[in-house]
Amino acid sequence: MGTREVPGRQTVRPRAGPMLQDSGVPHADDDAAARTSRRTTASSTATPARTATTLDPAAMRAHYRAEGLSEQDLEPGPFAQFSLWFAQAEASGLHEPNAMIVSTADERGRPSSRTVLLKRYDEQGFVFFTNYGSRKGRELEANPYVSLLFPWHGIARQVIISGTAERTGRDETAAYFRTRPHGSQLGAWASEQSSRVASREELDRMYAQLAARYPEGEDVPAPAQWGGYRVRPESVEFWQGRENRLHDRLRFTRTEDDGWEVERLCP
Ligand SMILES: Cc1cc2nc3c(=O)[nH]c(=O)nc-3n(C[C@H](O)[C@H](O)[C@H](O)COP(=O)(O)O)c2cc1C
Ligand SMILES: Cc1ncc(COP(=O)(O)O)c(C=O)c1O
Repeated sequence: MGTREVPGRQTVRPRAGPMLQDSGVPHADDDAAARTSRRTTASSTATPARTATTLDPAAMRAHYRAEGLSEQDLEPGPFAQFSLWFAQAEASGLHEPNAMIVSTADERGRPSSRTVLLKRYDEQGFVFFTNYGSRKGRELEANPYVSLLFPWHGIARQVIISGTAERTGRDETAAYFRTRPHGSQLGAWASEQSSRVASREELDRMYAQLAARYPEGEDVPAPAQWGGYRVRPESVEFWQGRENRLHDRLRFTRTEDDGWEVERLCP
C-alpha cells in the first residue's frame, strides 16, 4: 500500500529548510521568539496524544526572506512558469507539492474546498481525479467555475489558478486508473465519496468483498462514477512571499486571442 493509505507509517524527512537555503530558492523562517512563546500551557510529562497544548496562532509569525519575482524573471506563459516553480517546489523537499486545494461552489454560490492531487498538466489544463458523485463533482456539474491553490508554504510561494473544469475523456480516465495501486482501485469502488456511511466497519466490509472478488493481479475497471477533471485556466497568479509582507504577485490572465497578459497586484 502507498504511504497515503497508511499515514502513520510515512517517513517524511523535514528537509525543506536547509535544502532551500542551499539551493537559493526562497524560504520562510519562523520567528524564534514566536516559536518559544506559542506553547502557552505545554506539559512535558503528558503523552503526546493527550497533551492539552494551547497554541496561539497569532504568535506564529514567519518571515519571508526571499528573492523577488520580477516581470523580467517570468517565463513567457503560465504553464512554463508553473513548470519552473513546480520543479523548484519538488527539489526543495516539500511534501507532496502536487497537493492542491480545489474550491468549488454550488449553484447558489456557496463555496467548499478540499485537497486533491494534481496528476497532469499541460497547455490544455490541470488534471485531477475524483468521484463525479462527490460534493465537488456535483458542484462542478452545476457550476464549472473552480479555483486551484498550491500552498507551498515551505518556500513562501503559492500559485492560484482560476478557471473552468470539464471531465476528461473515459480513455484518459481508464489509462490513469490502470496506473493506481490495486488497493486504491478497490478503494474507489468501495467508497461512495461524500455520502454518509454507517460505520468504519461497513466501509471495511465493502472493501473486503471487493478484494475477494478482485484479488491482487486481477484487472479492476474504473467505476463509471470515477474520473478526471481538467481545469482550463483563465488566470494564474504566482505569489512570492517577501519581507515586511510586501510580497510579489504576478498574474497571467488569458486574452481574447488565447494569449496571456501579465499584471502586478498589490500584496
Ligand atoms: C493530500 C490529500 C490528497 C487528496 N487527493 C485526493 C484526490 O486526488 N482525489 C480525491 O477525490 N480526493 C482526494 N483527497 C480527499 C479530498 O480532500 C476529499 O476529502 C474528498 O475528495 C471528498 O471531497 P468532497 O466531499 O468535498 O467532494 C485528498 C486528501 C488529501 C489530504
Ligand atoms: C479519496 C482519494 N481519491 C484519490 C486520491 C488520489 O490517489 P491516487 O494518487 O492513488 O490517484 C486520494 C489521495 O489521497 C484520495 O484520498
